[in-house]
Amino acid sequence: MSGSVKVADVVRIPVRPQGERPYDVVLGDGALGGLAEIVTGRTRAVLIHPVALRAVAARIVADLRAQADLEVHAVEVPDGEPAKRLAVAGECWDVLGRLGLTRDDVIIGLGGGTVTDLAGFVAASWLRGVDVVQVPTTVLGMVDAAVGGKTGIDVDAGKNLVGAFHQPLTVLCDLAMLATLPAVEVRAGLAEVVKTGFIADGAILDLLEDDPTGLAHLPELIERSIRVKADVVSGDPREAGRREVLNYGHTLGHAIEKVEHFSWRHGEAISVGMVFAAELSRLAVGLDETTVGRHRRLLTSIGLPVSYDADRWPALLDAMRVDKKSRGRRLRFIGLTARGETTIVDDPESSLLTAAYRSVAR
Ligand SMILES: NC(=O)c1ccc[n+]([C@@H]2O[C@H](COP(=O)([O-])OP(=O)(O)OC[C@H]3O[C@@H](n4cnc5c(N)ncnc54)[C@H](O)[C@@H]3O)[C@@H](O)[C@H]2O)c1
Ligand SMILES: O=C(O)C(=O)C[C@@H](O)[C@H](O)[C@H](O)COP(=O)(O)O
Ligand SMILES: [Zn+2]
Repeated sequence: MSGSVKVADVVRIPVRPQGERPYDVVLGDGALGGLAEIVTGRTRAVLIHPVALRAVAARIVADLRAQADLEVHAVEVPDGEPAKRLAVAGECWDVLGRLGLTRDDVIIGLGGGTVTDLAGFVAASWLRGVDVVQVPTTVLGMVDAAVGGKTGIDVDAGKNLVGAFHQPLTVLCDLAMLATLPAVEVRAGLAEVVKTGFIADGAILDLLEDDPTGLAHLPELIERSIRVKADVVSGDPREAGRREVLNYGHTLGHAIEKVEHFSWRHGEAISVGMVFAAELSRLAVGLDETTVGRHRRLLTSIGLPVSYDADRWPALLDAMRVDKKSRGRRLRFIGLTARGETTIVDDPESSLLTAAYRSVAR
């Protein structure tokens, strides 16, 4: 990156979370070129990154040291979901302690959703809150995880059960970062893009049906998805209501991740979860069969899973009880009455849940 920082060709998408500091998502080729200016004036920056991005992280550290005149330290964490463990957060806190990171220093999260969730949580908890700049490097991180301030880690009891709302200072989505992303990770990210299409922006579904690899329309798909997320989060930053729609497909999806000991990709798990949610919506709130079929067809054409083991239902049901949308003994799901029309399916009869699961079971 040294000597080759491009003049950014970017769009800025505003996030205006009610009652919290406003920020932008900067999206485009060269967006990362704005990082030095953002952190200039701080004394220390700590860059948290996964193993896979070691070389990129080293270039960013060198650039920041040269351009922004501050102490920069890198912390390498495991690739994938193992980054979101208490022990890894603890290692990050140890480093921050050794460096003496203060409230006017900054943490940078460079990586996929696992790293932006971890870095956000470390920033939210260190000194009860320091600034974090998110630099997502996966499709999923750009369209969803890095935007909106949901941060957290997994514990044995389940997915994302420990965390905090902590909005970033800014989010830099540099499309050039995606050049090295494996195809299987692009597909996993498209699951959240599909989610956004079903809950809000139908043009997304048309674009993906035109090219299920997502590649032909990737910048537009990413921008549209970010705009939906930015809008939802701006109106309900702490998930008091409407933000729950972003959890479409996640009640079963997170349960699959737990039952699989976090070995499935998040996007793959919520792909199955969305088909389940669509089937439950058909049974509970009258979603039409065509829209349910559209879920299966589109997700399959992208190369995402749409079924899961029949005999795991009791374990999944158990895991779903700790979902954050649950209230007391009531399970709550995000449902659809039509494409783009969301509703809450509150405490559905167990016969409906079983029937919906039967239609995704293999
Ligand atoms: N906070 C939120 O609002 C939110 C939203 C959606 C998902 N999430 C979380 O995001 C996580 C999933 O994120 P993900 O799908 O990005 O997975 P990930 O972070 O595990 O990244 C996928 C893999 O790609 C590697 N990688 C990342 N960028 C790369 C690049 N540019 N080139 C090559 N390899 C690269 C990573 O090291 C990892 O091995 C889950 O933990 C999920 O719960 C959070
Ligand atoms: O931003 C949100 O709100 C979401 O629910 C986005 C989801 O895609 C994401 O996976 C999120 O981490 C799930 O949050 P959780 O509260 O169900 O743990
Ligand atoms: Zn998700």
